[in-house]
Amino acid sequence: MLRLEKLTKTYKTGDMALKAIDLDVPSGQVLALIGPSGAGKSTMIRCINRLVEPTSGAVMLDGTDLTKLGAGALRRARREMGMIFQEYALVERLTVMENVLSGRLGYVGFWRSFLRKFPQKDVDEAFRLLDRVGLLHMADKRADELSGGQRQRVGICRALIQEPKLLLVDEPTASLDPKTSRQIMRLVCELCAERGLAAIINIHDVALAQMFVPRVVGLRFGEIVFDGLPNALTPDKLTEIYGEEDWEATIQKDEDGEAVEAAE
Ligand SMILES: Nc1ncnc2c1ncn2[C@@H]1O[C@H](COP(=O)(O)OP(=O)(O)OP(=O)(O)O)[C@@H](O)[C@H]1O
Repeated sequence: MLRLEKLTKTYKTGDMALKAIDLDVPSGQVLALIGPSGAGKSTMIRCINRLVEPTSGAVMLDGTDLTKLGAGALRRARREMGMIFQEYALVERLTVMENVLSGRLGYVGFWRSFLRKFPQKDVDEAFRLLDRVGLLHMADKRADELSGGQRQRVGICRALIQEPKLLLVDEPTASLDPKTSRQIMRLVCELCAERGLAAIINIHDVALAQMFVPRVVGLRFGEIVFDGLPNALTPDKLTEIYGEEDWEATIQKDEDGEAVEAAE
């Protein structure tokens, strides 16, 4: 469904953030993108929907090369890709419902969106999504009244109401406590499974990635140095990705502290 072909990004500063990345993501597959700070994870996610312009290579989404699209076609293609951000990117003074509905802005005409008059079916779907993530009772609250975990749930609803095929998720748990992080990762993965959505989740927490996803891709210096099952992430592989460190405390443990064999 998504194929990156020799995707390269060199910033104006000369930083080669991505070096000819090749990656295939089948329809409905959720994968975690891990790697040290500066490895190119955010750049890769943002090159896919062209929030960052790739320098060369192709981003094939269902056979269309997104790097070749003009503004109008890109706007339409972006509907297929929902994005979830670390800092939630909500409009603080708007309500939860309005924030969720803003995910439909790519579909409704200018005046409708200016007047925030959304079709009833969009409003119904927003209610359904809020119910699914446990926030129905918060629909009329302002975004700035919510906790971090609640904000991220709103961010998830806003991405899903777009009806995307692919979720691009950039450090969804980096601002959350460990328990909320786990709940959010579980929710994202469950929703992807329910809706047959593919996702690329940029995540710093290796144990959390191992707990929930069936495939992990490790980036280092803009190159893929690992692509495999979560339980294949041995200390040696982690050293290859991150450099020298004691990995025993990082590899996924279950509730009793036992190393876990495979992702759920
Ligand atoms: N706007 C920019 N201008 C110049 N260089 C940049 C820019 N954004 C990122 N870089 C550089 O590109 C490389 C990859 O950065 P990127 O943010 O993609 O890494 P990352 O793996 O997401 O890191 P982190 O985990 O810290 O967010 C780094 O060397 C970084 O300094």
